[in-house]
Amino acid sequence: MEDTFTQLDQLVSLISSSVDYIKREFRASGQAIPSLKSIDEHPLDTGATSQKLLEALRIVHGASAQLTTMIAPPQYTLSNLSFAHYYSACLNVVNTAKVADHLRDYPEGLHVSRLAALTKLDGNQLARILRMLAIKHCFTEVTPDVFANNRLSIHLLSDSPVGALSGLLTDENYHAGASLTDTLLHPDPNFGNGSAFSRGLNFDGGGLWEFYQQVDPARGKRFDQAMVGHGAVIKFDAIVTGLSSKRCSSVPVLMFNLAGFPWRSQPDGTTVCDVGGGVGHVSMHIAKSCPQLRVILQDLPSVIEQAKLFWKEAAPKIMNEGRVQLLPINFLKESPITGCDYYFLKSVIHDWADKDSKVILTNIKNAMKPTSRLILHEFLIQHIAPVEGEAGRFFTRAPEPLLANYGDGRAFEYYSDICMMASCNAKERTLEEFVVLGRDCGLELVKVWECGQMNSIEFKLAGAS
Ligand SMILES: C[S@@+](CC[C@H](N)C(=O)[O-])C[C@H]1O[C@@H](n2cnc3c(N)ncnc32)[C@H](O)[C@@H]1O
Repeated sequence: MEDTFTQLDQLVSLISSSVDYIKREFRASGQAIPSLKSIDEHPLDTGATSQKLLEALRIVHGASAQLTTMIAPPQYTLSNLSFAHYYSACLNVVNTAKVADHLRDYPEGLHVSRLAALTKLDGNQLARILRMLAIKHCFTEVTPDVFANNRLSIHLLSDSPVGALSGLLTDENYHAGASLTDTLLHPDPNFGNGSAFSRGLNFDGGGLWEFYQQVDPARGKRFDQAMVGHGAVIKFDAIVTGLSSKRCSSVPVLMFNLAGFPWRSQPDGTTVCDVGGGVGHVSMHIAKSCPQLRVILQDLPSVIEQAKLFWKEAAPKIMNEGRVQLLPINFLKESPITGCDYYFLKSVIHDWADKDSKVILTNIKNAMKPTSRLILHEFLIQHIAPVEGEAGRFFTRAPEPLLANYGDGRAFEYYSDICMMASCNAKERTLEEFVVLGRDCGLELVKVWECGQMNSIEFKLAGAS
């Protein structure tokens, strides 16, 4: 009995000390913690998050969830967990009906009857959907039946990349998730690409990428925007800014470095090929931050067409200087441009099962020169149970009594893992899985660079110096 009382106190104390730290960071930013009713952006929303602030946020998330689960009756917690898909369902309704857009010009709120007329939804049903979301602080009910945008819902505007990400997750991915049980229990590898996505979308012509190209280019365009939103969620700033970290590892060969990848200190003329780079928002950020680099963006032809418009509008100077090349590729069938100094793949390998990943990585390996490096920018999945010994030294273990991987504090990575399972028959991987994948393709791990929530995993050709 004593033990669990102590655990509860430890969780409260972890929350308290982490919140103190978070308050100090907000004070240092010169602005207060925003009210949940606010629709204004706070500097800490977009600026790079220090590794220490990230750790404090993970602790507060993880400890709060663990604490409420400890003290609430399990049947209540489990039922709420089982209901959770209705948040996705409600978000899908408000995204599709563009509710946030309709509220844009009414900061003081709009009565649901007027909102219903604008969205062509039933007022009573819409009010209930908005109330459901408002208990999670997405939208606010200002006075009874009068709703307004707030800190979360403002990101659901239809021109917001994070809104596009929400659209993707609550639409295509939601349908894929609903078909996961059938797909796992009664697999049919001959329908589509055998994924829950093919089954959920009733698409027999392949997987996600074929669906966007053959059936629904509009959703494909939203996917490209959603990837920009994903960059905002994981703050891809961390890829180039370099975050300070308290992490320290004594592992001899596989060293963790203490900063983001050092793109800034690469020599003049260094070439970076962003393979499967989408419209190129990450490589554009790298190119803007590091004027000495030359960027080659490669993706499917239809995506490269989008990329041309994006770069022309957002980075005309880099286009005019000829510092970027936008080239189509099918990385399952061909190698990227040969002899680049770096091949950079963010959130690409997680879309593919091991068999296809090996085809992609081998195609890249065949393009590499002896001094080339491959950077896989991905999440690294950790076991929930503490990992002892050598392998365990790669990860920061959360303070007890938290789950060793921070539990809910790192939920995004585990959502993403199941999302990859459902939508692409694929997965987020552990470091060991990446090492084996690389080894099978003639690639050798050099280092793992910690870059906020994600990691840059650096490989070289096996045996190269
Ligand atoms: C998850 S997105 C990642 C995009 C970008 N790297 C990012 O992190 O924002 C995967 C990318 O792989 C591209 N892709 C999928 N299949 C491809 C193929 N066969 N050849 C080239 N690119 C492909 C998609 O078009 C998409 O842009």
